[in-house]
Amino acid sequence: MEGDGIKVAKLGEKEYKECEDQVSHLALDIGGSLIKIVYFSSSSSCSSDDQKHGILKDGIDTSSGNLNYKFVTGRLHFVKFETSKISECIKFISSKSLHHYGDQDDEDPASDKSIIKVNFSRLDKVDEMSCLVAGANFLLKAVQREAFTYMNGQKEYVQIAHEDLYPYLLVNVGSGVSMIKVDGDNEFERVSGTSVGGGTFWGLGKLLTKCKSFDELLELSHQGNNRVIDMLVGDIYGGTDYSKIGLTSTTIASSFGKAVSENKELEEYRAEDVARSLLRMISNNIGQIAYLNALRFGLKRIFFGGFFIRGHEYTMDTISVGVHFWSKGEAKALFLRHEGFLGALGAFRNYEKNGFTDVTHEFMEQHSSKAKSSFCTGDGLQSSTHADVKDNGCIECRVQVRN
Ligand SMILES: Nc1ncnc2c1ncn2[C@@H]1O[C@H](COP(=O)(O)OP(=O)(O)O)[C@@H](O)[C@H]1O
Ligand SMILES: CC(C)(COP(=O)(O)O)[C@@H](O)C(=O)NCCC(=O)O
Repeated sequence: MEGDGIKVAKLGEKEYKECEDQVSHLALDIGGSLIKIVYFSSSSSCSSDDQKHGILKDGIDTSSGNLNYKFVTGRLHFVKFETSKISECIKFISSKSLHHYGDQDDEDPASDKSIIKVNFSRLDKVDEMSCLVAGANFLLKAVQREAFTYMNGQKEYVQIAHEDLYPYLLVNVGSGVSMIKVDGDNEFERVSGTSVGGGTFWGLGKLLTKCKSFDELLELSHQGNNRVIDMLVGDIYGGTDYSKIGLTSTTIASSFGKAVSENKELEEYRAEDVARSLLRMISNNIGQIAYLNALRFGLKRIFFGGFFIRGHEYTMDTISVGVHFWSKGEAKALFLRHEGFLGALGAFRNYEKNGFTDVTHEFMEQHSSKAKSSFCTGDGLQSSTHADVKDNGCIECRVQVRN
């Protein structure tokens, strides 16, 4: 597990142990850059609220009244790995016994290879776009304080009524970018995309700055100044605005444009400034294409997902300002706390279709009406208000499972 992930696993060990003993459902999203895992583990403990109401016995809620189903309390875990480090991911799956869920036969624990092989041959493949949409719809309906706007340093959570959710544009910024018009549950159309996405930022950034990790590149961009390399409107018009066509002097006229005339070598630019210009160029471009597609279909809300966003303030700010500027304030850019896990969550929900379990219904009610969601991170269990689920974490929930 990379970066903070290790911290989460170690610091949260006590929490994890409690709920990891019974992993029952697992979904994997193997992307071009990252592997995302969502899994459910039932816990034998129960929240004080549930104890008060006396409805839980050994983590099983017997109050549903339907003998075919039981409610199981537990946690939905979110974990990610770099795709190039798939062996770490396999080790993690093995170490947590995630691969044993639903097993009928005993497998030889000494042979990781055969376990994984057996497992992968049992994997159900599900369509990526429908998983992205299912994951986004699920989060937007089920999890409180999931969507938020971010502009000029201000983060504001937005709660959207179920009946007011559709239509919207979902922009998933992974290695590449997919733009999907969502009209309802499983009603969607991929309307556009661009190959200039997260992979482009990380790939070009790696070549230009010699950064060794995505986080390092992001951190570097934080300290940079894009005006050193970008050609601004003011650079062209003697420091003044071009107000006749609505351009201020500080608007970027040409990303990386200054490098043309300055005759400097790459080494003469600060890596921080290069990273900043690159992030700005890609975020602006995505924001602009997203807005044009929203305009095409008259959509007012644009949700941005994918791990490129990474909850990074400057990225979100750039996208938001772009959408606001181009739409003259008509359209809104919204971000998701579980941005990178849409596909994996959607795949997880696919269990329903196979008749194994109904994860959604009770989970949704729990989150939306009782507002009992809580997130565990490296710091242990936290209230959902303060938790940041950028990397790995988990949500407490109840699922309805067939007996
Ligand atoms: N630790 C990381 N390693 C690599 N890329 C990362 C990392 N964190 C964020 N990213 C960004 O996220 C992108 C991948 O996003 P993701 O939604 O997982 O897409 P994919 O499904 O294509 O892997 C990368 O191209 C990169 O821009
Ligand atoms: C091919 C993909 C759907 C794969 O998804 P990803 O792993 O990038 O999240 C995506 O990279 C994409 O939509 N690329 C843009 C292709 C295009 O429309 O030009």
